[in-house]
Amino acid sequence: MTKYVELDVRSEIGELEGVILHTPGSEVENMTPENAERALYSDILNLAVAQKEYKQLSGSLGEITQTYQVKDLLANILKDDKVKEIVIDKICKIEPELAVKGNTYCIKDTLLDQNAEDLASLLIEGVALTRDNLTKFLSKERYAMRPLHNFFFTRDASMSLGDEVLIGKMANAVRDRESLIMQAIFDYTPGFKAKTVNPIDNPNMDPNCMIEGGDVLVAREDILVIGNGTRTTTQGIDFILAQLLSQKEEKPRHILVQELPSHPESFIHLDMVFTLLDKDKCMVYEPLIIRPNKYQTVHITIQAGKVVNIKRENNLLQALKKLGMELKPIHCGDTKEPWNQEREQWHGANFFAVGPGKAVGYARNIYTMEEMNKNGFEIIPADDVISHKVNLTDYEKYVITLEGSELPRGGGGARCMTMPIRRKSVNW
Ligand SMILES: NC(=O)NCCC[C@H](N)C(=O)O
Repeated sequence: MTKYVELDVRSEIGELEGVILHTPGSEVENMTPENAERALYSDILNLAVAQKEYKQLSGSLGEITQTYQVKDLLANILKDDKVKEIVIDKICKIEPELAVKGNTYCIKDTLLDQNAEDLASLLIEGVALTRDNLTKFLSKERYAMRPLHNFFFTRDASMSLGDEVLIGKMANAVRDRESLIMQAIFDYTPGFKAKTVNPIDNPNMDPNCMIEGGDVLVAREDILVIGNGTRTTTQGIDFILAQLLSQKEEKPRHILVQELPSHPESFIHLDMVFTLLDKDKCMVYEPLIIRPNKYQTVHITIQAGKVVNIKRENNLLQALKKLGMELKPIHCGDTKEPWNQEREQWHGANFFAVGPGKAVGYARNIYTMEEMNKNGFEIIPADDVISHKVNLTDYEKYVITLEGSELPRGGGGARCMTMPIRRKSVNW
């Protein structure tokens, strides 16, 4: 770690100054059709292809900003034996079978014996079950500690809100260790300055509290837009609300809540249907975000430690407009054909902004890309950025395109795969 980084994210679009990534490793293909669903996958990735595609993301972001890899950050903090013990103890709290002596899955001592690099790999890639007794021999489980199949979606397990990091309270236990690792990274990396807030540290946490980063968008310093669906519950949003209230800010702040369908799985997070692209532009899946439908939009206004207003709004864009954010919607899958809109919605609305009017997304969504282009975004393949065939500073507006054929099978796009830790302030 060469630089001291103060975390600071007050928008979705400010010029990016640091982002945490995780290159997918063996954890993404170590599953079978029988347990893929338990791993939150609808298909099994081909790792070699996924890594090739991922290089387009990490390589192009590397041309733009400082990138950090989860595994390096984790290995770095685990070099301190005290931190190593704390992290392993915490993991054993959420995965108790790892620490119960005599238990089939007890591997705590094995974990403690590892050096920092190996331990970081095991905590992410999992620990295979050693079949040295009958129970283990006959066990249907392959792992004593399961791999973190979804960790390359670094967006979800922690989220930067201003100079704090909110730790995700994951909807599925299979992702809990991700949250724990991200908290440890922010708490113990000497070069990071950030306060972490973790719902599970609050003894009064509602048992139904769930929050995932794919649902939490920092629209402006004073506006959070939060999806309420299968991954982020109303109790989770109330936890965020309580955090904001406790800050007792004199200036009004706003939470706009957008209800999401509970199925199909293409709607798991708000960032699958709505992302911010520029000071005055956003990407929308029109049927949910604009067209009248049964999914409610609620506006909560907070001031001086109190909820001063809570009301329904017609839709998200109207609610944002009332707050002075007038956004032109760019339509995912274009405006004509519902079939194209539905298909491209799955991973096509999930853009990651690296600056105002500068974004990253999947090339495969051709109708969406055409809409981006019509709205002034130059379409630039990631390989051209990495090979320096193009100079990004020549373009005022662009979208860097990734060849996503394997990566989307994990269930997400560019925003899902990135956890920004610092952005320049936006000149609104
Ligand atoms: N922000 C996102 O939409 N993340 C995608 C997460 C996909 C992952 N397979 C999951 O189901 O959690």
